[in-house]
Amino acid sequence: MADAALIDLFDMPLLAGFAYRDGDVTAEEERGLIAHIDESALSLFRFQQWTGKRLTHSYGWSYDFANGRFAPTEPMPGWLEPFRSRAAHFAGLDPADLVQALLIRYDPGAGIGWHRDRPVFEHVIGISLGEPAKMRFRRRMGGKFERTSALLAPRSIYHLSGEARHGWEHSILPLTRPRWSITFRSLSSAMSSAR
Ligand SMILES: O=C(O)CCC(=O)C(=O)O
Ligand SMILES: [Fe+2]
Repeated sequence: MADAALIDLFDMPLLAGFAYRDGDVTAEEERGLIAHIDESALSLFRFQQWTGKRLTHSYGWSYDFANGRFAPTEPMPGWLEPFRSRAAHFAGLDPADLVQALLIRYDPGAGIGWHRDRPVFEHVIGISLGEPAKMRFRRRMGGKFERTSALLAPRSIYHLSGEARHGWEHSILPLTRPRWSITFRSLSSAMSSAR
């Protein structure tokens, strides 16, 4: 079932804009993708003053430290193309709209703190590899946080759009075994029309 991870007792999806599907990538494809990610020029994620423990590499668009802006960068390699198409198909988008791919390796002890993805991007479609992870979501409701979460099984795919993308923050706690992810993003309409 599409939103299995987020179905409550009444079979209602708990988070609008979160779509999930298990088993989209085979075990053999997973091994290949992990090998490709490990061979990529991964570097410690850095944004302004902040350094995370996860290792990342961007294709298509990336943050330029020289001018503090997002700008086109190295094109996506061929090995990513079939997965970009699959991600686009899952989200009902055109593969060409997914202009950015972010590779991440989370070694044991690395996670990702509470955030919303940068507003230059719109759709976010992720492929989860390696250790299963819980993606946590929260949004401020009055004085406290409303929370929910989704289990990301290895070889699954998820799509954040609408409320899940814009109204909620998400995070992933550090794990004890490695996890890899590939996230594809489209540009926001403001960014696309400014080009
Ligand atoms: O590893 C993931 O699946 C999520 C990564 C994430 O939230 C991000 O790069 O903005
Ligand atoms: Fe994110």
